[in-house]
Amino acid sequence: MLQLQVDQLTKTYGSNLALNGFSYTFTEGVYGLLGPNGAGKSTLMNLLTDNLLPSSGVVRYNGQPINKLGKKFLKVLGYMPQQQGIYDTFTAERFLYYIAALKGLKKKEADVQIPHLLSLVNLQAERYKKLGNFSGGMKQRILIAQALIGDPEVLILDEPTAGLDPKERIRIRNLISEISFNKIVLVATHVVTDIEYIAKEVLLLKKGKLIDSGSPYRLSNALQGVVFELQTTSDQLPEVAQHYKIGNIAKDVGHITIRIVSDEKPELYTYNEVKPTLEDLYLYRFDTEDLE
Ligand SMILES: Nc1ncnc2c1ncn2[C@@H]1O[C@H](COP(=O)(O)OP(=O)(O)OP(=O)(O)O)[C@@H](O)[C@H]1O
Repeated sequence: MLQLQVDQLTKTYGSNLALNGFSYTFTEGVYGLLGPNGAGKSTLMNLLTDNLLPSSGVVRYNGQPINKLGKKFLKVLGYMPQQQGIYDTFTAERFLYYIAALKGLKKKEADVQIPHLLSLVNLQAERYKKLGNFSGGMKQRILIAQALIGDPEVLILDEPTAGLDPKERIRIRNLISEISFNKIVLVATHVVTDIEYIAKEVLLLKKGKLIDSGSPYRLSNALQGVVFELQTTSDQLPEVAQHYKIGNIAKDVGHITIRIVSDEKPELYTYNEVKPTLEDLYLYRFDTEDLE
């Protein structure tokens, strides 16, 4: 069994604790790393991919510290960074050959893997197109393909659905699920639906600290009794917003339904208790100013 063990990992920037004593053990499967902007997701990913040095703590892969494993660890690692510095003048195929060379693959190995990866991410017809002419979704897919070169055991994906429309999001989500067999896959996101259905475990990061973790089912179930739907009118919305953390608002003729999370029952309104979701948990655990 593969094992990535993170032990008391800490990173400070001056007095800013970007990551604060993070510990977790990852095995095969998809993990969702969830937190608002600035929570420390990218910092954790950069530490795991050896792009940053920790202030303290250690990461072990199958029992060996990754800084001792050095290149051996980088060989089993696939990393999809946030979209930036993509090579606009490269064609899709050339980009993959370039990354394969950087990863130290022999040309023959690349010749076998690249057509397979292009077809996996459904870009074979676009292989001679320049990345500069790619749509957001196509760019994300080519970035996933490059992360998969060399068949990595550990795959780290930073905001894989950033800037995509709902259809593309679903496509990327299914793709992640498809490729996760026999791998440790970490997906950082602030979009709950990206990982709700595909993650075996979800980790909640807040201000550099791991504040909760578990299966989506366990995490959302723990919220039983604090999620409600209120039947009210638009005029009462400001008042409700003052007292409660609001999720969905559904407007109908003459009334609205407001989904709230609250430790106390909203006795002043007509309400139903409803089944919690991971989205509710996100709302519950993060402050309103953390949310976009
Ligand atoms: N190079 C840096 N120098 C100083 N502070 C930094 C640096 N990189 C990150 N930080 C700070 O560390 C904290 C964590 O940032 P990080 O980028 O890891 O969060 P994040 O969860 O990935 O957010 P985002 O979703 O915006 O990428 C933030 O307070 C950020 O301002």
